[in-house]
Amino acid sequence: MVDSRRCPNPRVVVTRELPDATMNRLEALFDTVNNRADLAMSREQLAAAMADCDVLVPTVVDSIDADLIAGAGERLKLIANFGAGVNHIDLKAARARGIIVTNTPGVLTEDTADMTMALIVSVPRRLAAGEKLVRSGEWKGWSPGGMLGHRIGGKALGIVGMGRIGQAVARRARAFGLSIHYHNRHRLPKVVEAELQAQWHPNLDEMLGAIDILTIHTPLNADSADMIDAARIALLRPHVYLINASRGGIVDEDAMIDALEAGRLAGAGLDVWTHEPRIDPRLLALPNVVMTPHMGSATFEGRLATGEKVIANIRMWADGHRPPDQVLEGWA
Ligand SMILES: NC(=O)C1=CN([C@@H]2O[C@H](COP(=O)(O)OP(=O)(O)OC[C@H]3O[C@@H](n4cnc5c(N)ncnc54)[C@H](O)[C@@H]3O)[C@@H](O)[C@H]2O)C=CC1
Ligand SMILES: O=C(O)C(=O)CO
Repeated sequence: MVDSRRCPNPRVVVTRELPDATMNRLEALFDTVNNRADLAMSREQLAAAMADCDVLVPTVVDSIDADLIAGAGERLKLIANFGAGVNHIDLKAARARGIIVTNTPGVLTEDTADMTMALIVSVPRRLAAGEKLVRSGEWKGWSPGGMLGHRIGGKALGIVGMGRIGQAVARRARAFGLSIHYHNRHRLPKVVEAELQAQWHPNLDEMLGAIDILTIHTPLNADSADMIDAARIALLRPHVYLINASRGGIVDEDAMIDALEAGRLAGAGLDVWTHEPRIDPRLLALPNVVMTPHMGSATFEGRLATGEKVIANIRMWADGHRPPDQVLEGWA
């Protein structure tokens, strides 16, 4: 019997240059059209691609909105995202059109947690300012009062979003001597809480008043957009550092900058931005902010593993099965 859900030789459009090994495997396995350019597709190019393929492989910078999905060809049945976050894809519109969306969770967890931990250490210890001083040639040598920052050991870390990356950050932070507080949609199992020695705060506002460093790890979704707004920033004590390696839109960037400028926040470590790649120029003038260009997951190893996940999802779907990383609306 022929399984009507199978798609033996899917036409796959990849929106942007991926690692060579991933591209080569995609080409060997499927009827693949690669945009071999390291530039995001224009909206027109995306619309044209979506008009005539079975599978679209976008990256996290392609905005796949409801209009594009509505205009997609009948044959488009799978959007196999190259990346964990899916806030750039309208999941509701995809479901309405019967299009499955998959992502690549897990393979980016440790790298992103490493980068987050680097920011957690760098901001209080003024790593960027120290590096700038050395490069300037102005450094006059060690002095008892030179380049003083704040110790992170013994401080309270508040993690918002205690999923894969949040938990991986907690593990690292324990090793640095931080105590762990978290707010998450769901409480973790007791055994995981015990392993991480993490204290759950069902009330985010209450947690914000009790921590020294705040780090954000929820996906960007309807509930988390601007979750850290001016009112919540006002709940943070002025010595608090804010770290964001999840998505810019979770923090009200203007409110955060106002607080940094006014000394109501001690500093920030930012890997993600509201309007990437545009950086608000006011941030560039602030010495207590460490900024990285959305590179939390940027390792060679991670990119290859991400490619493998994309391929596994397409293969499973093409064989008529539910792909392992199907994103369910309401979960992301
Ligand atoms: N900077 C970078 O390069 C990278 C950033 N990311 C970002 O990190 C995000 C998290 O990734 P994972 O940890 O793998 O996801 P995950 O799905 O394992 O964990 C997310 C957690 O957030 C919780 N959550 C969701 N919405 C919430 C809300 N409104 N309030 C409270 N908790 C909420 C969920 O219950 C879950 O426990 C991704 O969605 C992506 O946006 C991911 C990879 C790399
Ligand atoms: O995968 C993601 O969500 C990213 O932000 C880039 O790796």
